Amino acid sequence: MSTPAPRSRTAGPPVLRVRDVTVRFAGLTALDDVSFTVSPGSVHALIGPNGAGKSTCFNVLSGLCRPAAGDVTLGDAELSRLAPHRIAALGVARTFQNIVTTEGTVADNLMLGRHLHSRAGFAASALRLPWVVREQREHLARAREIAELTGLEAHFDTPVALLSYGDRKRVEFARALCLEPSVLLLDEPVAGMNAAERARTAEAVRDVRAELGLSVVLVEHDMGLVMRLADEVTVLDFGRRIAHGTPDEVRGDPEVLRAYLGTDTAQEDVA
Ligand SMILES: Nc1ncnc2c1ncn2[C@@H]1O[C@H](COP(=O)(O)OP(=O)(O)OP(=O)(O)O)[C@@H](O)[C@H]1O
Repeated sequence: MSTPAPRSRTAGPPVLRVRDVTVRFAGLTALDDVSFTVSPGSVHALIGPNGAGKSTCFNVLSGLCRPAAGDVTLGDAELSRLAPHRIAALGVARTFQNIVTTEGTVADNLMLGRHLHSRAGFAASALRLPWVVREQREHLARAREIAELTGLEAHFDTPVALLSYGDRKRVEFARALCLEPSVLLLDEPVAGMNAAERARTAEAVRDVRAELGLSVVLVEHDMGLVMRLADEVTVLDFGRRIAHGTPDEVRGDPEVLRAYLGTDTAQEDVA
């Protein structure tokens, strides 16, 4: 009846493979034969101009969108035909561009993230059976650890509505971590943040990766952050993969520079 232990740091997350994925919306091909591999424990950034297909790709990875062709696998598990809750149960958690958290305290929200690991049903919870009480205590302790890891410990009992924008976005991040994912999909984690909030979030992503050893797939328009955090970068443009490599390789790629500003003078935009 005990809370599942966090994944062993030595076990490492499984490889996430996206193979030849195509998504069409009526006449528009949003993703065109896209492939990339997220190495275990790496930060893999997915970048590209507006409309490149990044969100569509995240929607495929999290089960909100079914590809017309291709597949996504996590280790031996095929994800691309599964419902979102099954994908989450296999260890893929995601945050969204927009804040969805507005009610309850930080602790309440992180406890919501623990529900996948909870064995207690409604009746057992209502009866407050001893093992349920113990389980709840363990979940709360784990939620507190995750709050510490993401810099939210001082706000653990604070209503989310009273937090700054940056802290609320970090609650989304922490709640996703409460699922104990092996792969975390971060959709524009610093969008709308000021410089100090961006720096804190970047630090939190680094700490989480180092401490939990999970893989991170990052969609972000802040190129400075992408270049500092990512181990590998896949670049999309009009649904096609136009480049892939380390931040340094991608930064100097003429196709990438053209995609961003339409000229080779876009160096500082991608730098
Ligand atoms: N549900 C949908 N129905 C029709 N077209 C869609 C749908 N979702 C996305 N698209 C189109 O697919 C293309 C890729 O969109 P997507 O949102 O994946 O791009 P993006 O790279 O995430 O862009 P942004 O950086 O602006 O968020 C765009 O042309 C978009 O208009």
